[in-house]
Amino acid sequence: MNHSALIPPSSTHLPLPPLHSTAPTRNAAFTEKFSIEGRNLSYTIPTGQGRHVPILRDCSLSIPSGQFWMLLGPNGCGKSTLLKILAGLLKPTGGFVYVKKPKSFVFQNPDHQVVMPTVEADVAFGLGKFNLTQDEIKTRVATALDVVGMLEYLQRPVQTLSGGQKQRVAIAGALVEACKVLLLDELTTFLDESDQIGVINAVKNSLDNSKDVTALWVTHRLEELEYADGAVYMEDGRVVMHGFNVECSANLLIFIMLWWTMGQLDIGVLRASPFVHLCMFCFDVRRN
Ligand SMILES: Nc1ncnc2c1ncn2[C@@H]1O[C@H](COP(=O)(O)OP(=O)(O)OP(=O)(O)O)[C@@H](O)[C@H]1O
Repeated sequence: MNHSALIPPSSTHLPLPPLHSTAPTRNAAFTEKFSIEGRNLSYTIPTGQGRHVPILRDCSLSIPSGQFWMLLGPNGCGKSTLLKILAGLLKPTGGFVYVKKPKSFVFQNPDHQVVMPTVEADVAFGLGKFNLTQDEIKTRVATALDVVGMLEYLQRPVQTLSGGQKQRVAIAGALVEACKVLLLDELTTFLDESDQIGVINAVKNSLDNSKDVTALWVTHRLEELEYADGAVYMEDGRVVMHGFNVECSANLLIFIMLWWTMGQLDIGVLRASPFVHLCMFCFDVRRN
């Protein structure tokens, strides 16, 4: 699919000026080429008997600045855990992480994030900590809502919005603070198709509006891969595939052939589920 077809022609906005210092911190050991980097990340959970259960094992990923990437994999493989580590909500037990700031985590359930009575009040909520005039706040809120296609809902009570509209308001709440990295956790899992497309458009438009915004999108929906610039595929707490569309297709084909050959040699091991996952992933990537 042609991504530009998703963006309404009227969607040309001036990028919102930064509110935070974007100077690199001492943790910024990586290049500006990547807005999100993880190196050999591990995460374990203590069990009570002095033992630790591994949730993430040696995960590495690099997401180039200004791109829209997806994080895919079967249920329970560790996607949300990895995203929370990148967001700073969890501390890794090993490895290094760098994510450009300001960064924002958008939850699967927008009711955890969209809490003010009206759309305008909700998007403006985070601006309270900055020394801005009322006019500056109004302009920023209107611009952020326009980017996600929600400007006409400015005065709407939030409880009257659909799930997808609330997600878009949550994304506007991130953009209004000139956020540089969007970490999006399964936003479309419970949405119908029209809301799903609305949220994807909102993210795509956010990236097109400011070449400086990078997004990592966790999803179960393989059909959403067609909107992505690249993808990270996880299984069993590990990153098993990582790359741009073209790289992914070639690497995945080799990986699947090896996996299939191993399955033929080792009759006792059931490999059907991951095999099907990878085939679908490969098929979707190759369609680009
Ligand atoms: N606090 C915790 N205590 C025990 N186990 C946990 C904890 N947090 C996560 N896990 C386990 O870690 C694994 C990875 O969980 P995570 O939510 O990251 O997976 P996921 O890929 O996002 O899954 P899904 O796609 O179903 O949302 C799962 O097996 C989960 O049960």
